[in-house]
Amino acid sequence: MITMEDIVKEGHDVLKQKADEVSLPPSKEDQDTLAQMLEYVKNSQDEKLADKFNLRPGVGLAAPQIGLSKRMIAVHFTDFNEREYSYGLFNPKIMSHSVEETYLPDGEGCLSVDREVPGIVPRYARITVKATTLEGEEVKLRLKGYAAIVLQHEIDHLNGVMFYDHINQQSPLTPPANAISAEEI
Ligand SMILES: COc1ccccc1NC(=O)N[C@H](C(=O)N(CC(=O)NO)CC1CCCC1)C(C)(C)C
Ligand SMILES: [Zn+2]
Repeated sequence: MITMEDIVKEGHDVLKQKADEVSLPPSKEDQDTLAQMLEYVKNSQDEKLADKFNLRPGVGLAAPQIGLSKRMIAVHFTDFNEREYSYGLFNPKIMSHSVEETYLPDGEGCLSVDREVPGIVPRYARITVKATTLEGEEVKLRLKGYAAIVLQHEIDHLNGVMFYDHINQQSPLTPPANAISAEEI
C-alpha cells in the first residue's frame, strides 16, 4: 500500500516535469498503481487507518507525487454542497473553463509540501475535464467551486506546477478581482 514514505516532497525533480500520457487501454501495472493511489486517498481519510499507518489525510494525489511521471490522478472528497467525488483518472484534460475565478479563502496546501505557504491561489471557477476512469470509461466532468479547485490542483502536478506558483507575490492575501470564494459556488 502507498504510505507517506512513498510521497515525494517538493524540490524533487519529478514534481517539476510534464508527466507522460498513459497509453490506453491501461496496462495492468498502471491500473494497479492508480487503484493504489485512490486507496491511499480513501485510507488517509479513515481516522483509524490514518493513525495506524501515519497517513496525512488528503483529498487527492497525482502520480508524480509517488515518483511516477505519468498522467494519472486520484481524488476522493465531498464538496461544500455535500456532493461526493471519488475517481481514479487517466490522462485528465481541462477541455474548457470559465473566465471567472474561484479560490479557497484559507489558501491551499499540498501533500508534497511540508510547510505553510500563505496566499490565495486563483483557480478557474468552472472547468470541464475529459478523462478515462480507472474502470476504463471515458468521462466528461463539469466541475465548479471546490471540486474544480481539487482537479486543477491535481492536474497542475501533471504539468510540474505547484499551488504556490499561482500566488500573487505582490499581494498574496488579496483575492483576485471578479473572483468568487469556493464556499459560495
Ligand atoms: C475537505 O478537506 C480535506 C478533507 C480531508 C483531508 C484533507 C482535506 N483538505 C485538504 O485541502 N487537504 C490537502 C490535500 O489533500 N491536497 C491534495 C494534494 O496535495 N494533492 O496533490 C491539497 C488540496 C488543496 C486544494 C485542492 C487539494 C492537504 C495538503 C492539506 C492535506
Ligand atoms: Zn498537491
